[in-house]
Amino acid sequence: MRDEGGEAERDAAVSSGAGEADSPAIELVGAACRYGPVQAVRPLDWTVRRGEFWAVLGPNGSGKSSLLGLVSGAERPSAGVVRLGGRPLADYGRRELARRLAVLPQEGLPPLGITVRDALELGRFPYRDRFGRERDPAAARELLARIAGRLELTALLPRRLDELSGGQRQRAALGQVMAQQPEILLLDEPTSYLDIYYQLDVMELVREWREAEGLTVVAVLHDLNLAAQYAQRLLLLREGRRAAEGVPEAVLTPANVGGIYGVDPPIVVRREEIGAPQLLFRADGRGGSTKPLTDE
Ligand SMILES: Nc1ncnc2c1ncn2[C@@H]1O[C@H](COP(=O)(O)OP(=O)(O)OP(=O)(O)O)[C@@H](O)[C@H]1O
Repeated sequence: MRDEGGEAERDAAVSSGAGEADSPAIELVGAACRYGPVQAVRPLDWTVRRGEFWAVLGPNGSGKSSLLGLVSGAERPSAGVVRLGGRPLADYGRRELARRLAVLPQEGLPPLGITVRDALELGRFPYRDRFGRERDPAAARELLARIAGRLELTALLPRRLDELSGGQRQRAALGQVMAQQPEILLLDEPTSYLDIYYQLDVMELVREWREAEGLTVVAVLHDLNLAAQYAQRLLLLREGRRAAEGVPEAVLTPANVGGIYGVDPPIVVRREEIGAPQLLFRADGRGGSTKPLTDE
């Protein structure tokens, strides 16, 4: 993997940076995302502290993926600034950014003709030198074996990705991002192609990983009940703006959900064994054509 000019020096400058440990994992200050005339994310202030698990919610087209793109660096802010660990995202080199942040895509890994073992090893690229060598090869081998064991991928290591099911490829994708050892994990609708078993599986594995290693997680989710179950804090978007933010109980109210999604206000139930509010929607509860909430 090609080393980027000057990156080692920039890395050294970062690791000696004062106050980094106190700064939020992610910070948006007036950050916006525009595609030509389309204002996908309007200037937004948003702070994610280290170790938090956030879900980003909102109707189709409300700006969730664009917001994730701002945080991952895939989209350059059209206004404002995005900081990771107190430093502007724009200052990060590619490999340095990959050590800080990883993205688990919606569809998992593409069905390529490489093995699961190769896919996990690709996750190590930010730690390899320009000749593809690890600083501590034995430790890296041990890490990959541990990840494969934890994700029940050991038997699949010699199998090619194009021979796996969608759920298995999503697991391999999770293995690859774990091999990357990021501090921040971004998930873009990670469960949308998965049956309920694998949906819970992916969310549980991410939760365990967060609890074990203090990972910061931001997940774009369509499933409001899954979000309430797994995320500590929710950001609800509407037309590129924050409509609500806070703990699930405060955000997923019948009025918020009914108004923002244009459905009849759902029934909110709370069962002790779930430990989070869950929403029940009425059949044909589309609530007419009006969306009663105003933007501000
Ligand atoms: N590459 C692009 N070029 C132009 N417009 C875009 C682009 N990507 C997104 N948009 C527009 O920006 C707005 C926000 O899109 P975005 O994909 O961020 O929303 P979303 O909430 O993730 O939607 P969904 O739930 O449907 O995935 C939409 O109006 C969309 O059409």
